[in-house]
Amino acid sequence: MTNPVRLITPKRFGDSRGWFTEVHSVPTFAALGIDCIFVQDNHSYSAPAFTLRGLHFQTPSRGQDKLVRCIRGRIFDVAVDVRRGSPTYGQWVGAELSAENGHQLFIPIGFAHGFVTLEPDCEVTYKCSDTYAPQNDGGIRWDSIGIDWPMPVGTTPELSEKDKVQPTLAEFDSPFAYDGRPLAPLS
Ligand SMILES: Cc1cn([C@H]2C[C@H](O)[C@@H](COP(=O)(O)OP(=O)(O)O[C@H]3O[C@@H](C)C(=O)[C@@H](O)[C@H]3O)O2)c(=O)[nH]c1=O
Repeated sequence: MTNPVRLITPKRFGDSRGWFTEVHSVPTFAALGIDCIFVQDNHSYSAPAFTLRGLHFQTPSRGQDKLVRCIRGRIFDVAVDVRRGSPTYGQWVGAELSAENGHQLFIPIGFAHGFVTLEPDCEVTYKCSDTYAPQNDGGIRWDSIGIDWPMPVGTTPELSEKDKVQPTLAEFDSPFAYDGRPLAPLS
């Protein structure tokens, strides 16, 4: 099955200078079952710790596969299954991505994406399989899914004005259809 949610850790080749890594290559990712062409690269900087961006997606026919990594600091990155009729609808998986661990999360079309920064001054880059289409912008409220965001009890995350008023999962009418891809725990 192509394009499952997947945690990927590309090999780092270390030497006396530091290390080298391929963060994306079409044949390597194809061997992992990821088959998409990326056409846009994004880069965001979040100043305060516990900045939360999400949960976001672009609606059909402008859905985006995303390959996310953190190049400064640490984030907790999440994918939520929002495919109508999916046996795992509304379920989520998440992983810590950091500049140090080099993990990347692949998030396919049909999943909402969000992250919270775990320290100040985090930078996140991600590749997308379609370009930005503001008319297809969609979102779900970060606290309506039951995601176990790793924040100290009582923390109110830093949110955009848009993300403060996203619909809850219960209010959400998903435009995505279930496509048979299972959502498995990350390994
Ligand atoms: C996403 C995006 C935003 N923008 C602009 C619109 C706006 O003025 C400004 C900030 O946009 P946002 O508030 O939507 O940025 P942000 O909240 O960081 O949105 C991102 O969140 C993560 C979780 C994702 O998965 C992304 O796909 C994207 O939705 O940047 C672009 O020009 N191109 C883009 O591709």
